Amino acid sequence: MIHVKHLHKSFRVHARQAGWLEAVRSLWRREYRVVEAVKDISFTIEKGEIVGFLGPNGAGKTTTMKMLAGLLHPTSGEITVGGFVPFEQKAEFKKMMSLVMGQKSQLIWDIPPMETFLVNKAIYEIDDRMFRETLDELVELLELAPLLDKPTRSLSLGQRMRCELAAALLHRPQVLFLDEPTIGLDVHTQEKVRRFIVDYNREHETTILLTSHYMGDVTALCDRVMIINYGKLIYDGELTVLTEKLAPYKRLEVRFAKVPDVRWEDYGEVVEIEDGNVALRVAREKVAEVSAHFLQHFHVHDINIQDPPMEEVITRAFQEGLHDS
Ligand SMILES: Nc1ncnc2c1ncn2[C@@H]1O[C@H](COP(=O)(O)OP(=O)(O)OP(=O)(O)O)[C@@H](O)[C@H]1O
Repeated sequence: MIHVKHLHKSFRVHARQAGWLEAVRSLWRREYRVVEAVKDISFTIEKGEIVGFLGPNGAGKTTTMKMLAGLLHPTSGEITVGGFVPFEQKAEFKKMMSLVMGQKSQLIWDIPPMETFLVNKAIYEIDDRMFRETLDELVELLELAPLLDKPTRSLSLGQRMRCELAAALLHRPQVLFLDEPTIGLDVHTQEKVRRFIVDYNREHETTILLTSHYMGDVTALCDRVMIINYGKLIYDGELTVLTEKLAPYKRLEVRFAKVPDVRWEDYGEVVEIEDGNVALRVAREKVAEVSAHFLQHFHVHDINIQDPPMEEVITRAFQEGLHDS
């Protein structure tokens, strides 16, 4: 559905020197420098996939999304989305995709969301029946009924975000670009939006590319992630494989009736020993054996095995790089 080959994007930015003399001089002698926001990125996304697009601030995620959505012209490289070249901005292309940016609103501020929905109906030439059906579905899934006729400016961030999603989906796009769709939302609303995205994807086989700084979004929504750093793609693959690769251990927490007097280092790296609890970092392939040993030889009240937190894994990917992947 989405094909990207050797994509590059550079921005020419005005290089301003410090000091008033330099500021005056720059009025007639401007100097520029080039920022390479995206450097030689290639990937393919199949119909119906939900892919997480991760990277630290300024890595190039939004720039890539904007090129995919046709808002920015690539410096070089090829993009096709559903067979269209995005920056040609064909009407059929606009009808098959949607871009939702958590930081920017497409709802009209002074009127209720319902009015924006009607504007979109006209722009996308949605016929009455499809509009009604889609709206009913979205109102139910996103619990919008009480919000439709309130002025947008009076809505909370979470309420507005749910309406943004509805506005973006009314024309039933096959491809959805979600840039930080849960930014600033409380945990409960984040959960609601995530559930909605999963259900919607399942129901309609929508292809979704999503950026988020919340690992909860990524683990709940994406089997596959692409990681970008300094404009380069450093990982493209399954989230679980990334975890195994960068964190080849699990956290084993055991609550003993009485902490046994043993050399914990023989089992794994000690994270903490407190009261009756022992937390160890144990190599993945040894976790089953170590747990069985504890259960067999000591009086264990409780045992808990966890993957390392996703934040830790992703931070490692940014820091250490993944150049051999
Ligand atoms: N219009 C522009 N003009 C000049 N430089 C730009 C422009 N847009 C982005 N950049 C630069 O390109 C680089 C990538 O920015 P981009 O917004 O794509 O990053 P990002 O990964 O989306 O970051 P964040 O997580 O902070 O949103 C940054 O160095 C940014 O300053």
